[in-house]
Parts: sequence; C-alpha cells; structure tokens
Amino acid sequence: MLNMGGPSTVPETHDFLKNLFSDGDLIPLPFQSILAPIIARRRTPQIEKQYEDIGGGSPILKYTKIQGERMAALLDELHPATAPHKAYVAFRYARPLTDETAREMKADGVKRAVAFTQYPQYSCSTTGSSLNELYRKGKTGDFGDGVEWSVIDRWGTHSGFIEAVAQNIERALEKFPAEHRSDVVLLFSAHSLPMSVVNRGDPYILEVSASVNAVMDRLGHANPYRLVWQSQVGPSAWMGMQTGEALKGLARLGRKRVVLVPIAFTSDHIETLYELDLEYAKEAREHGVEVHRAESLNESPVFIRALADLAAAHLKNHSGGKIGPTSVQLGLRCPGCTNATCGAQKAWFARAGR
Ligand SMILES: C=CC1=C(C)c2cc3[nH]c(cc4nc(cc5[nH]c(cc1n2)c(C)c5CCC(=O)O)C(CCC(=O)O)=C4C)c(C)c3C=C
Ligand code: FES
Ligand SMILES: [Fe+2]
Repeated sequence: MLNMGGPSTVPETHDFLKNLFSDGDLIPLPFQSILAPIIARRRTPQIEKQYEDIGGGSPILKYTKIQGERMAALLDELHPATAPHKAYVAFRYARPLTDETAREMKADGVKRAVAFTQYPQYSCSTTGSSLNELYRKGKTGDFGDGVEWSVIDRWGTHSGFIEAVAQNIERALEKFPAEHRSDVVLLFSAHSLPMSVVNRGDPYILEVSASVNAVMDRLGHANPYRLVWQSQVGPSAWMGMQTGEALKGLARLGRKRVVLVPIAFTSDHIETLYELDLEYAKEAREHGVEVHRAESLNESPVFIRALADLAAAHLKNHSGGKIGPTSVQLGLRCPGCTNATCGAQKAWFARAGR
C-alpha cells in the first residue's frame, strides 16, 4: 500500500519534511541534497505546530494499517486462489519507508506482490514518485529475487470508492435543515498541483475531475458543486481556484451553506483536520457560512470493501502474464516529461510480471 505517509508523532516532522523536500520527483530543486535539509529545518516549527493542533501526529499509518488488514481478510474470501494475502505499507516520506518494507517482504519470502497506490487519482508527483522509488529498490533486489510485481496505479472512478464518498456527503448534508438541503453547495477540495506539473501533461487534474463527476452522477446532481484546490506551497503558480478563496467568494455571493468534500486523499491528514476544519471552516463561519465537512474515508467499511474488490479483480486479471502487469495508461509518459526515471520505471514494471 503506497502513500506519502505522515509523521506519526510530532518529533518525526523534521525527517518527514526532509524526505519530502529531498524528492526530486515531487519538488525538483537545484542542489537538492544541500537545499532540502535547510528548507525542511526552516519549515519544521510551523508544521510541527499543525500536527500538535490535530492531536499530536498524522493518523495515516494507523488508518492504512486498519485498511490493509481488513482488505487482506476480505481478499482471502474474494480471491482464495492467491490466499493468504498480507498487506504491507510503504510510505514515501515517513516510516515505514520503502527500504524498511522491502527488508520485511524479503524476510517473509514474498514471491508475488501488487504495488497498490492509495492515491485514488494518478499524479507523477504522488503515485509516480512512489513507483519510481519502488523501481529503484526493486531493481537492486531489495525485495528479494524473482518477485512477480504488478501495479494498481489508479482507481478514482471505482464504484465502491465513489459510493463511500457519496455516503459521507449524504451524512454531512443531513446536518442541514431539510428545507435548505438542496441549496447546499458541495465544494470538492483536492491538493493542488504546481502549474508546471499540470502543463507537462500530468493526468491528476483530469482524474480528480472524473471522480467528482462520478460522485455527482451517483448523487443524482441534486446539489450545485465546484471542484477547488488547496494546500499550495511556495511562490510559484498553482492550479486554482483555491479552496479558501472559494469559500469567501461563495459567502460574498450569498451561498452560505457548504459541504466540504476531500476527494483526493483517503484518510485524515493535516489538510483535512487543520486546513479544512481549523482554518477554512473557521474563517468561513466568520463570514456567516455554515460549513460541514464530509468525513474522510478512514475506516469506512464500504471503502475497505472497495479496496478488496479492486485487488481481487486485479489479481484475477493481472496474474501469470495473461495481460500486462500494469494498466495501459501507466505506460504513457507525460508528453512534457524529462525525467528519465519515469521511463525506466515504466519499462521495469512492464517486465516485472513476466
Ligand atoms: C493527492 C494529494 C497530493 C498531491 C497531488 C500533492 C502534490 C504536491 N505536494 C507538494 C508539496 C507539499 N506537500 C506537502 C504535504 C502534503 N501533501 C499531501 C498530498 C498531496 N500532495 C498531503 C496529504 C500532505 C500532508 C500530510 C498531512 O498529514 O497532511 C508538503 C509539506 C507540508 C508543508 O510544508 O506545507 C509540501 C511541501 C508539491 C510540490 C506537490 C506537487 C508537485
Ligand atoms: S512526469 Fe509524468 S511521466 Fe514523467
Ligand atoms: Fe503535497
């Protein structure tokens, strides 16, 4: 289960940020190995405070373990041919990092593995970075020899995922009086991307939009909605409109009932708990807006069932060389890609299942 991870405790914040700013697939910096520790150190106090404010750390490891254990148990029933199944976590910036997980899988003697991204929608800065890291460790044998790999690289319109999000929206809508419910604006919010990433042809904006469209179809288009973008960092241009500005704009236009919907991350993190709940919602309330947030998927049984369905269908179709070990879409690099690792990664995974 691939994801970025987060500091489980406040003192882990510095290492998390250092790993994040050292990732050239996420943030390409000149003199990266020199600049990354400097930027990380400078940013640490502010981000530590945010993790303190949300209860002393990121819950992503806790939720990923729960999701993985329950998914694996369901999979044993849904796809007994490949049982027993075991979920491992490989985070990009926090423990357990890929090399730690590789050692564990090697010690367990794993021979068949699925790289299952926990980002529903594909971006080269998120899933792409995790796959590049997995490729680097895989090709040097860190996971052991002769492991058959395949990849679940995106699933942003899977019906079980869409159903789980829709149910959480319905629960949030119930907090408004029945007579006002159909006026409530659904404000879908996803982590933004720098325009330099969008403009090289990254698929994330399209895929997040497809998720929103699928959720709205499931809800029968009963509410007006927008997709907006949050958490931009640094001075460069990022995809907009920004979530905070959108909330203020809606207030100005007299649209004072809003459900905020996190759509690109499956468990709580500082962006839901801090930015959405503490910053934006508080500010919006000051502008007279009633805001409720749809819960993150966290332990949603509908969502965990969706993960198991995805994995079962994948194991059925992508084992033993019947069809390729990855989706067709993973094979296409962004038209503007200049990162040689992306090409090598795709070629390696295309062979890894054969
Ligand atoms: C799908 C989700 C995410 C995308 C896409 C994404 C792209 C992206 N992020 C940065 C820079 C930073 N992100 C940071 C934290 C962070 N990012 C995501 C998710 C996505 N990022 C999450 C969930 C988190 C925080 C973890 C948490 O617990 O909330 C940070 C560090 C925090 C900070 O310093 O503000 C940075 C930096 C870039 C440059 C980027 C696309 C290229
Ligand atoms: S940046 Fe998208 S494939 Fe390299
Ligand atoms: Fe980010």
